[in-house]
Amino acid sequence: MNQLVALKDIKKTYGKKNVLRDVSLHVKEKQIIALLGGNGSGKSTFLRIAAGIERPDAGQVIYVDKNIRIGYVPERFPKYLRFTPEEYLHYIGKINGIPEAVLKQRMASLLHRFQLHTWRDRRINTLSKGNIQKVGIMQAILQQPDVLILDEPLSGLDFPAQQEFVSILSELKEQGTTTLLTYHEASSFENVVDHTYYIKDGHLQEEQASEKEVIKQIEVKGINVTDVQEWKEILDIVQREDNLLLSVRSENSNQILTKILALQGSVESVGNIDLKRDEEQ
Ligand SMILES: Nc1ncnc2c1ncn2[C@@H]1O[C@H](COP(=O)(O)OP(=O)(O)OP(=O)(O)O)[C@@H](O)[C@H]1O
Repeated sequence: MNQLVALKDIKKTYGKKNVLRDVSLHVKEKQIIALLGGNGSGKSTFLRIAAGIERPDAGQVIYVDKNIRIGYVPERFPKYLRFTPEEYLHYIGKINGIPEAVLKQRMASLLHRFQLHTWRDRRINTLSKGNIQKVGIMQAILQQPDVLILDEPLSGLDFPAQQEFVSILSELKEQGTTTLLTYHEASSFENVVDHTYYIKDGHLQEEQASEKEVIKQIEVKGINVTDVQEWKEILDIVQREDNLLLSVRSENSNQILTKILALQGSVESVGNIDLKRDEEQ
């Protein structure tokens, strides 16, 4: 597998805070890499440096090919754009030199897959947070980048959009894209991530397969305890107001999601039973 980007001995300090002390990462093609860590641990900083938007104080970011295409979705995509999604994507596509026919076809496909086609001619500054986030994701993947860098891309997306996005990431990977992303809530990404790294105290450490989380918590609306209590895959059921929290092993979660949808239940969230550490002091 070819290497795309090498980040070597990266250091970054803001004021007196050593955010990244000595971080190295070799990014190869066709990978989905998760970068996790507590609030303020330096994930966004690392992603901005990897995307070439911010300079490290020391260390090197080496792209093997100068023409490498990088797609970047910031944690907060600008919400005051007066373009419509269609105008904005068209503009981004043109800047990136995508031929008109290909651009039109890709825009139509993305708008449809993200269920944004009905909003395509509304101004972005009038859209909801989740729909603005979708535009942010679409502008980054429109050009089928070699490296896609996503800072908490799921924030604000409803469950179907999250699922669609995970499928799109897997397709992009097949076509050669490497994705570097961060997320907090346990997520739909976990089944497709190839490598997970944690940032802690300014250092990066790879998670070993044996440390991986195995228990998922699915929050469901619209079904009763009696509907699910006989399902042998369910480890625990908790009623939270009108919703049920179902704990299942990760490997059974897709099966359970399918059963819930068959009962016309609505999946509010899927998360790990988790251990979030806070780094901000
Ligand atoms: N431009 C900046 N100027 C000053 N301090 C900054 C700047 N950017 C980040 N920081 C500080 O660096 C630290 C790391 O921030 P960063 O946003 O990279 O963390 P994060 O892991 O992405 O956090 P979160 O999960 O909350 O988004 C924080 O203490 C933050 O306040």
